[in-house]
Amino acid sequence: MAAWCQAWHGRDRPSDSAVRSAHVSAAERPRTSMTPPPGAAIPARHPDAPAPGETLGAHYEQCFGCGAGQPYGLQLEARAGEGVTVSAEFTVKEAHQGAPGLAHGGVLTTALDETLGSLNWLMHVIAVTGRLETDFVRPVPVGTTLHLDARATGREGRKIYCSGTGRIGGPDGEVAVRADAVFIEVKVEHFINNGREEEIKAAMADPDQVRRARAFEVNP
Ligand SMILES: CCCCCCCC(=O)SCCNC(=O)CCNC(=O)[C@H](O)C(C)(C)COP(=O)(O)OP(=O)(O)OC[C@H]1O[C@@H](n2cnc3c(N)ncnc32)[C@H](O)[C@@H]1OP(=O)(O)O
Repeated sequence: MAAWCQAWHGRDRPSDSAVRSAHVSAAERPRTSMTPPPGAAIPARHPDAPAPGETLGAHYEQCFGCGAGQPYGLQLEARAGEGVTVSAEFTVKEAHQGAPGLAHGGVLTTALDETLGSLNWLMHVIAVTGRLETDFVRPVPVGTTLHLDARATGREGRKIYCSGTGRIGGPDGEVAVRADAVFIEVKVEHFINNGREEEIKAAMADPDQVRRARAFEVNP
């Protein structure tokens, strides 16, 4: 049985009070800077990472960012670049509007979050978004394809620093959005202990070992 499967069977769900006290101490802490500190490690591509140009595919069918099982989702398509970089495309649909005819800012942030999160796959690290800061530079009309690029800029302890941009009018077009993020490395127990039982069981019941592992962002 794979380690992440054993973790599910022997899981120990945090009590509500444990979750509450963790939130209080985290809220009291100064916010993490978006810039890698001096001495941060240069992010390294894992030897088994997908080759540059290779599409990454959806990591989970029901993911709002990349899954085909979400009709109103972004269905973003990402591919590996050189080093720890990723590029992606997302076309803004009617369901993604905020103001009439324009993409909702939260949807654009989701596109950046998904693209930046894909970098972790190239390093073979399981991580979740800790902090994500978006600049909205230009409005993005419905029907526009957003061309996204992301790169990991540093690692320190469990923190992974990364930055990304979304351009309109082509891969070299104007920057419409940009973001910096800090992802935090976690164990697979993060999903098992905090996720809803229904979806975890369904994902684990998938007969495809690679899909099962990728749903939890664990490299098989
Ligand atoms: C292909 C895949 C694409 C996926 C794209 C989508 C990704 C997502 O949207 S993930 C979902 C959104 N994110 C979440 O739900 C995360 C919710 N937050 C949590 O679960 C926890 O706060 C978690 C796991 C991030 C950190 O908790 P915990 O493990 O207790 O961390 P903790 O030990 O306190 O801190 C570890 C380090 O991280 C830093 N850190 C912790 N939380 C944060 C945060 N929110 N922001 C920045 N830094 C943080 C701490 O400062 C500490 O740094 P240092 O080592 O320098 O002291």
